[in-house]
Amino acid sequence: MGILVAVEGLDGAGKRTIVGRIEAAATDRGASVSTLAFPRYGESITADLASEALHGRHGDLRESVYAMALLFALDRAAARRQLREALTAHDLVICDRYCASNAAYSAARLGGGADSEVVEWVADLEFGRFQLPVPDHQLLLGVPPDVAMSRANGRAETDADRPVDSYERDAELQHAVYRVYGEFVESHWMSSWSWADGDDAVAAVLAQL
Ligand SMILES: Nc1ncnc2c1ncn2[C@@H]1O[C@H](COP(=O)(O)OP(=O)(O)O)[C@@H](O)[C@H]1O
Ligand SMILES: Cc1cn([C@H]2C[C@H](O)[C@@H](COP(=O)(O)OP(=O)(O)O)O2)c(=O)[nH]c1=O
Repeated sequence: MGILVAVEGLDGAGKRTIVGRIEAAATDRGASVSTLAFPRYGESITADLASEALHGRHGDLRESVYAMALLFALDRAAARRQLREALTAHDLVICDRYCASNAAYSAARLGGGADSEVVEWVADLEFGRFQLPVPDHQLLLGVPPDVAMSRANGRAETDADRPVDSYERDAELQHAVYRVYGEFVESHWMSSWSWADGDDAVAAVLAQL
């Protein structure tokens, strides 16, 4: 059975980039690695609906914190078998965003912290009802909101497939999400966490192997 590592952070923090670096470094060490990115756009109808809502479609769907979180959670529920098979076949499975994203963004949108009711709701729903595996380790890419937002904007200019959505445009939300993530690290929400960036982030995950 492999270990499950979730990479978390703000929009534009560099999660996709660091997941690629961790995968390369772990493979170099002889580990077999599988990666998965949530939301699974293009593969999951619920993920696509969430994305479309974040880009202004589907009426007032986006206004509901719980409805948005449910869509993201249903995307992961549908990937449960794929996740379990990956954990059976590989030494390391890395998720680019996982359940902590849902908990952090939902709590932040509701103006709360790591001890919010919605955080418990997400954990009960995803780890309880949907029986998703709890990550062995979670990595917070410690890139602050201003830097992450400018990277997300830069990427949107060069990558037509990733235009900024309504969460990414919302500086107040990004600051609030960063605060909740910090509380998750402090309180070891669901499992161990490391808060790192760049080479330190790669090393933090390799240390789990
Ligand atoms: N360490 C870094 N320093 C500077 N730019 C970076 C770094 N990591 C990623 N980027 C750039 O920032 C943007 C966002 O990175 P990405 O990995 O797509 O973030 P995320 O998956 O967290 O949204 C991309 O244009 C990427 O090339
Ligand atoms: C996976 C996930 C993402 N989100 C949020 C974080 C992001 O602001 C937004 C879109 O995810 P994101 O990873 O930014 O997708 P992309 O960069 O490919 O557009 O959804 C949740 O609120 N809950 C979740 O479970």
